[in-house]
Amino acid sequence: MISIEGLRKTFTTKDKEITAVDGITLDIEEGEIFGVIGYSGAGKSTFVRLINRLEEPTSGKITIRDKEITALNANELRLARQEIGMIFQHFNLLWSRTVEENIAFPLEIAGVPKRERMERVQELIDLVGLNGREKSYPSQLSGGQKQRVGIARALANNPKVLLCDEATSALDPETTNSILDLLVDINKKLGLTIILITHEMHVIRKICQRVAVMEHGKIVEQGDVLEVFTNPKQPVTRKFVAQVMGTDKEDEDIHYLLSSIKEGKLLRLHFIGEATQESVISDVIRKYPIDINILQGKITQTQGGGYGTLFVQAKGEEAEIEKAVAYIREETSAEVEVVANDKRVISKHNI
Ligand SMILES: Nc1ncnc2c1ncn2[C@@H]1O[C@H](COP(=O)(O)OP(=O)(O)OP(=O)(O)O)[C@@H](O)[C@H]1O
Repeated sequence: MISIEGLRKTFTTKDKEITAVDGITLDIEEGEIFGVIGYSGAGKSTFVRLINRLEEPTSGKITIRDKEITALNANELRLARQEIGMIFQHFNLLWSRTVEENIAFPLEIAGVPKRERMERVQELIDLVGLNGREKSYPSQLSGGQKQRVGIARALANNPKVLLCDEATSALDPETTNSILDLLVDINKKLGLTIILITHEMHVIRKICQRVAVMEHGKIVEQGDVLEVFTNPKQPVTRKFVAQVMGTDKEDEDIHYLLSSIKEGKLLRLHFIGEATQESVISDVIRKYPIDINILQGKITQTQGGGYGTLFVQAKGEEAEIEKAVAYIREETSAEVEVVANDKRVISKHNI
């Protein structure tokens, strides 16, 4: 649906050249929520602004639904942009216009007649949940409400793509979640393709199906969010995963857990995808005469399913514990390893 080939952007300042986007090639599917994550300066904003040519690429090709955006003249680009909505970190609203006038603005520019415009504005107000605030000015709204206006305005001309430039970075966690829920809602209702850039892994975890990690203008890793969470390859990706899963001090934790249990075995259970939906622990204690004591763990949810690790103490006859481990290994989709001082298998990364 969106195809990006060899995209580059170099800024020339007085004393130097900066390559903000350095040869990005990427395909984004119709209807997906695709996240781009990176630290400040990685080139994310420049990248997303190149997609609708708010920044002109130095080189490379962008095609959206078979239309080569990079080959359009100014007039064609103006029309093509009606199919590409955009929302911003600081909302970019018109402060002297009311909520409904802000939302109507792109419709006015597109030459939509007044009656039709007002009907469409009302539909959009309903869609983003701003009923009762039609006559308010942006200064009278909370951050979350302002972003809802931004979203309604971006959707006014029925775009096929929505670009989100750090759209929740100025919001508190609760408001962030409500805006992310709204984005998922409009993605499902309207089949809209969403590309969002962020420096927060929580945002990626919550709503994206796929993610690309940017560093120094390049994509250094990409894949399904669950896959990237489970098996991050680059150091920068591991740091982002740690934002959600906590700092990876597992080695230290294991020493502590091992020294604290006086009997039984320490098991490390790893849940990926559907495994988080299974009743692994209760099945095991129902089937085998052992006790399971939960010691430590964290499970988190992504759009592709859950992911996480649980440390448990298994108490009982050694033979029964072995049978229980074999059962988990063979009959469930959770992974299990017996953690021991001498034969620890730590597959997880170190940061
Ligand atoms: N108009 C410009 N002129 C010169 N350099 C620029 C310009 N815009 C961006 N840059 C530089 O390009 C690099 C990438 O910036 P960009 O804003 O795309 O990164 P980012 O990942 O979005 O970071 P942030 O979240 O801090 O904005 C930075 O080194 C930045 O200073």
